[in-house]
Amino acid sequence: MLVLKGSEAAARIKKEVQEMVEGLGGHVPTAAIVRVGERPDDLSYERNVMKKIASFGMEARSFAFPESIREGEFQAEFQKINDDPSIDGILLFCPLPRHMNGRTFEELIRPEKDLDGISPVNRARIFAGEKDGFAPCTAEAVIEILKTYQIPMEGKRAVVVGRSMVVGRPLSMLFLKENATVTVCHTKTADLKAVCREADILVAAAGKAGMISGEFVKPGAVVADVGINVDENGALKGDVEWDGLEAAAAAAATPVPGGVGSVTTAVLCRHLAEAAMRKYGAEQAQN
Ligand SMILES: NC(=O)C1=CN([C@@H]2O[C@H](COP(=O)(O)OP(=O)(O)OC[C@H]3O[C@@H](n4cnc5c(N)ncnc54)[C@H](OP(=O)(O)O)[C@@H]3O)[C@@H](O)[C@H]2O)C=CC1
Ligand SMILES: Nc1nc(=O)c2c([nH]1)NC[C@@H]1CN(c3ccc(C(=O)N[C@@H](CCC(=O)O)C(=O)O)cc3)C=[N+]21
Repeated sequence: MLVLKGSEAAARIKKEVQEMVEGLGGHVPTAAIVRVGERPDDLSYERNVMKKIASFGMEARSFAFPESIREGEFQAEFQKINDDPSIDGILLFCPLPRHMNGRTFEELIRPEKDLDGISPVNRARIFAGEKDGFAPCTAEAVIEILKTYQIPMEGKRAVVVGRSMVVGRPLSMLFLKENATVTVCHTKTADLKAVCREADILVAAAGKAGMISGEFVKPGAVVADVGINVDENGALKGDVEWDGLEAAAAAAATPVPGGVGSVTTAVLCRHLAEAAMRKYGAEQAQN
């Protein structure tokens, strides 16, 4: 079984990003990483993001706010970042604390700075299959890994387990854009195993460790594991039961860690470079 390593896709994206940055006439793309509270998940994701942006030769500025901050005060601070011309892109950690209305900030963030595709404008562009919208990085990372290994998607059955706004829904639209035939599963799907076994490409994005065992996989299928679960010993586990894949004669699969996650942060970097290019690249072209 072929292991679809995130590092290959990330390396290809890194080259693309460096070429884009070279065309910016010396401007260093700068991202604002905005976090409210100290959720451990967010802290580890933030570390991965900051490291990756720096390794791609760009700049990341962390804006951390206490969980207790009033919504109005945070909104004023967020607007400053949103309007700051030195900030090319923003990653806002969602969901925000319960006392805040997430939709307010989805509608506030400038679409051209919205690196993780949370704004309704970007969601509409992804829904319409337009290329200038920013999709949530994880959804795009799945497609990038499949493209890196030339996994055919056109005319293939893609089954996505999960329908969240961060992964399942946008990913279904991205598969559609690749002319795959898409099925989206969730907790109300009848006979989930049978539906998953129809997949040529099976994506696990349910957030349930080891939920997708070998019986969910048709021989020759390709499996992309988006899940990030921490087991009792603190080790990272995907949604896929890795050991069962060989017996199921899966053709290829992405590991956790070292698969989708490592490409998610690379895609975020590409969005940052694209945002900067749209702003400065255009100016460069005019000069
Ligand atoms: N690698 C990366 O970059 C990222 C990884 N992740 C990981 O991906 C996973 C999914 O994240 P996210 O989309 O935010 O999760 P959510 O919890 O928001 O969504 C989970 C989805 O899976 C569905 N689901 C859950 N259990 C089952 C089940 N037993 N059978 C069928 N469907 C099920 C839910 O269905 P329903 O809608 O009916 O409730 C829901 O649509 C998590 O492990 C998360 O850590 C997330 C973001 C980025
Ligand atoms: N709107 C939104 N967008 C997200 O993209 C999002 C989110 N919410 N909520 C939290 C999850 C988590 N997430 C990760 C991304 C990359 C790694 C990552 O780099 N993982 C590497 C390294 C793992 C390690 O060893 O630390 C790997 O899997 O190989 C981890 C976690 C994005 N998330």
